[in-house]
Amino acid sequence: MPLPLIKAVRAYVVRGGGADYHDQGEGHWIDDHIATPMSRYPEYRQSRQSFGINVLGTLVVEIEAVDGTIGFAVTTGGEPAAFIVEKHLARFLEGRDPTEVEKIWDQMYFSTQYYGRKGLVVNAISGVDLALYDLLGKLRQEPVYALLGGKVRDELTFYATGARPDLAKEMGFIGGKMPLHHGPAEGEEGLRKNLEELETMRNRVGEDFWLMFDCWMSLDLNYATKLAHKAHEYGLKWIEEALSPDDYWGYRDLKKNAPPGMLVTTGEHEATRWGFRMLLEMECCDIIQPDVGWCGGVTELIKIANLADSKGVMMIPHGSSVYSYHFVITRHNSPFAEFLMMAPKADEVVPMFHPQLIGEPVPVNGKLKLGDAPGFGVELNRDVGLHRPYPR
Ligand SMILES: C[C@H](O)[C@H](O)[C@@H](O)[C@@H](O)C(=O)O
Ligand SMILES: [Mg+2]
Repeated sequence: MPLPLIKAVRAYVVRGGGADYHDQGEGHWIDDHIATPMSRYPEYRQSRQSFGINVLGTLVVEIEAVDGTIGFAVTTGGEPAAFIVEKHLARFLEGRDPTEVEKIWDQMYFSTQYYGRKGLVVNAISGVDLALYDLLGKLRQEPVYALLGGKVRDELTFYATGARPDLAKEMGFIGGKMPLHHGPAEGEEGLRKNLEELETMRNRVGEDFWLMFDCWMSLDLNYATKLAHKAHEYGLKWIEEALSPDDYWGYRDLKKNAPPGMLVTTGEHEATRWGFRMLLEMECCDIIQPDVGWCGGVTELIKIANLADSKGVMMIPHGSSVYSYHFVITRHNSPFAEFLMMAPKADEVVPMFHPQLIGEPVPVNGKLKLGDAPGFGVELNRDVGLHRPYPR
């Protein structure tokens, strides 16, 4: 029984949290003096919003079939991504069979390769691909994880990212990933403060709870190596995204020089099978962390995850709510998942993409059982102020 054809693709933008989860109000832990590549400029050190981390906003992609069924997804991209969806990508979907996921992806990628390949364009492609999987699930009345081969475990297990790993332990998470607050520009004093924060948290959580640093591309190889070795004394489990995503050579050397037993991780700002092939073949990291809303969507993450699996490397997606949950639960080399603590003080579990997804599930005691609702199992909150900047 053929599925109804795709009738229309629409792209909206939304401000305020949601998929562009850095777009938060004042006083949020996620914008409190976190080290970044811009930290070398003192004026941009206190707040990432000051240099524009939230400039894009959320992209919402809707794909409507001729029978009225609508699939949707949210990711980071805002107006420029909406332009790409409406003016460029929509032509490869409208009037087409929604089961042609591979051909549609191939046409979206190679038609934009001359100006895309990574970043915003692949975010837009990812948003379309995720919406297409949501539509397929709704048309077939199956959850996305069933389209991907089914669950390999009954429930998801999470570590938490946020400023309070001590509270994350109390909430039942298996670990806490802390934002690194001081980069190389703050010298030895900054390094000492980073280690003091780690020591404080280690004393609060005890010996066995995982503690990680998320360095958000802010370090150089020398600083990262020094930090790794000093942090090893406090049992740091992994050092994440220490270097520029383009510095494959630096990651290769960091992994070689890291203390035995410490994991080097990266990938949330990498894209496509080709980018992750580089990370894997150059042996840059122990865990790859693609964001399914930024790396190319489900269609590309299948290829990326299989590459990692073939090399015995874990694929633990960057926190992307239901879009990563439905993937992780189908993969043996994704034994746990990330949950980003979006409460301003990281002191309670709130939906990661709040307020955009109705029915968005959250971990309870650090674990989550996915339901069997069709698609990604969520509905779009249409009260969030959807704006379609490029109507056709
Ligand atoms: C906490 C980090 O600075 C980022 O904000 C976070 O989104 C990302 O790096 C992560 O791994 O969750
Ligand atoms: Mg990260």
